[in-house]
Amino acid sequence: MTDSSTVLIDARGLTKVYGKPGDKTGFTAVDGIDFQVRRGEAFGVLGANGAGKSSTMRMVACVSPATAGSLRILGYDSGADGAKIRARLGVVPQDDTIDTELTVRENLLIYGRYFGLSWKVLRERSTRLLEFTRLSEKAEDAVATLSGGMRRRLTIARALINEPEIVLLDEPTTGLDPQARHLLWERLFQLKQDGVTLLLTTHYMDEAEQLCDRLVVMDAGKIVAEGTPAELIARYTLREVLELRFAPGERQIMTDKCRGLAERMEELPDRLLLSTDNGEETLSAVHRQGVQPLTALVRRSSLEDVFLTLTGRSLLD
Ligand SMILES: Nc1ncnc2c1ncn2[C@@H]1O[C@H](COP(=O)(O)OP(=O)(O)OP(=O)(O)O)[C@@H](O)[C@H]1O
Repeated sequence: MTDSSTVLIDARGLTKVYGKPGDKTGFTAVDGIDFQVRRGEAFGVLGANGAGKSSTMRMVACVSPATAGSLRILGYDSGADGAKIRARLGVVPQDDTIDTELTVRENLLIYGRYFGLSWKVLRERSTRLLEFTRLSEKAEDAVATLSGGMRRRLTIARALINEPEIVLLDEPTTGLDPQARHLLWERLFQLKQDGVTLLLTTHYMDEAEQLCDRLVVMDAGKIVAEGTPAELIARYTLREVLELRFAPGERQIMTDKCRGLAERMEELPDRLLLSTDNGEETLSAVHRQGVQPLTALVRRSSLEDVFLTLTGRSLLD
């Protein structure tokens, strides 16, 4: 039986400084962060480009040493016991690193040999993992013939070859079309159902909202919020958002008229977002001011709004 109270990844004061040790010009990419990932959960790290997500993932993957702080994974110290930890991790890096000279199945077999698995075990596992990632029909094809989504699924199959307890995924769906993203996230959901612990970074708030049990928001190397998606939405947003778009020439005057109509207003390059507890009422107030938007949309507040509130930036921009 799995014990969901067991902490598998325990980061305290975790810091990454790039540059020579002691060099004052070093750049602090991860700035003393604390987080704990428990067995069986999907834990998300959200942040804009450069927030420090990949640097954090590389430390957890034990391929980049922490500059300071402590990082314990599966009960081991990441600095001293990197090899033991790596043997029990699956890693899906941001860029696909599969061998395009080999066939789909050969990629799994060769990678599995690094873990010292026998050919017999590898043949069984590769068949099962190709089924799991919906690649059975492509097993004997060259990797070069695969679509982007298929390659990403192969990278996931490869990461599972050693039956890892934790899988790290850095931006797993970036660059995929919506259908490929959907299939990939559905497979990740299944992985979680199977009891695998997931630590992932993403730009896609809708997916993070559905898949992640808990998440942290990173900004400039620090964690600025932590909680379940629902907790974060309740803590940092009002119930609804009214999104307004204007004709280019009217934007400034309309924005000025909208000021004060909602508790909070965010100006994005292409939209105005008014946070409110009642979007329809706010829209009526907008109309009473004589404001005529090109489009008006009332929606529930989301993680995207949490991110905007916390960092002043939209992840979509
Ligand atoms: N090897 C390196 N040497 C120097 N600076 C680095 C190195 N790797 C990353 N950085 C810097 O550290 C900061 C954090 O980078 P990191 O890749 O961790 O961010 P990120 O949140 O993963 O962003 P992205 O989504 O673009 O991958 C950035 O400013 C980046 O330029």
